Amino acid sequence: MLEMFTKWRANKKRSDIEHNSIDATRVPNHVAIIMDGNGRWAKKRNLPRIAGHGEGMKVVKKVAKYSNKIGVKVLTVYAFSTENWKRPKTEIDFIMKLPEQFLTSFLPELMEEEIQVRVIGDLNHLPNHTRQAVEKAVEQTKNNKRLILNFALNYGSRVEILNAVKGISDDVKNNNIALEDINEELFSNYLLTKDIADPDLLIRTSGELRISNFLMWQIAYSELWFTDVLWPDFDEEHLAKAIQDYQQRKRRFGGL
Ligand SMILES: CC(C)Oc1ccc(CN(CCC(N)=O)C(=O)c2cnn(Cc3ccccc3)c2-c2ccc3sccc3c2)cc1
Repeated sequence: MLEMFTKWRANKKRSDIEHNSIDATRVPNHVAIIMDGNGRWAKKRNLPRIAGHGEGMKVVKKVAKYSNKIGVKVLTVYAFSTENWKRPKTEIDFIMKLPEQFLTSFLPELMEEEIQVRVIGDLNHLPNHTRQAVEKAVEQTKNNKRLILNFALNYGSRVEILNAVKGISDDVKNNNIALEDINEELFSNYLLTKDIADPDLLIRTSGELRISNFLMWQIAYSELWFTDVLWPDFDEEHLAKAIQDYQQRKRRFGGL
């Protein structure tokens, strides 16, 4: 019992220390995370892959609440998995049930924490029951003014950029805009992230050092932070460390 308490205390202290060494006045406005490693986490423990996804979902809640606590304005999360297309049907079915469980269980806290849920990407690929649960949560939280918890669903940057090109071409063809109007600001208004500022910090877990077609236009000037930690093991301390590193880098940015 005493040993457990000592461990709890050390953990609590560590996360406070980590938290305290974040400069509250220079917290990144928008943090984007490529959540990777659920499968490996489960495999390492001889658990079924869906156990990794279940754990991963709990980490989304933890990281969202901590981001809200320290004053991050937007947290965009992207579930990346190379097996996206190779997943067995049982896993796909499990994954598609996660959002409803997540939203039903998390909605009271989302309201209490004044967190707004948004999605970028195509909801139509989701089963009806999943899409309805998402639309309900987006509707119910739309007036919440603190953290925007933004889910990238079925998202791909190149498709997003191509759709922006098509939208702009259409508007030029229909004389809604002139060629000389096309600049970076106008272009970004045709992206799914149109009313969201670019990520200041992009985090990717599980040791992969790739962008994987995620927010490629938006991360042009973002700080990139990679960790070997598998998503289900990621916690507030890892996020605090990423933000401390971000703040160190920005300090140099201030100088020449
Ligand atoms: C508003 C929000 C709750 O609505 C959503 C509607 C549909 C999805 C499912 N989804 C999109 C479909 C696709 N495959 O693109 C994924 O991104 C996907 C693919 N694997 N995992 C497991 C995983 C879980 C946790 C971390 C990484 C991967 C997820 C995933 C991602 C985050 C969260 S949080 C609650 C459930 C869940 C599931 C997601 C959100």
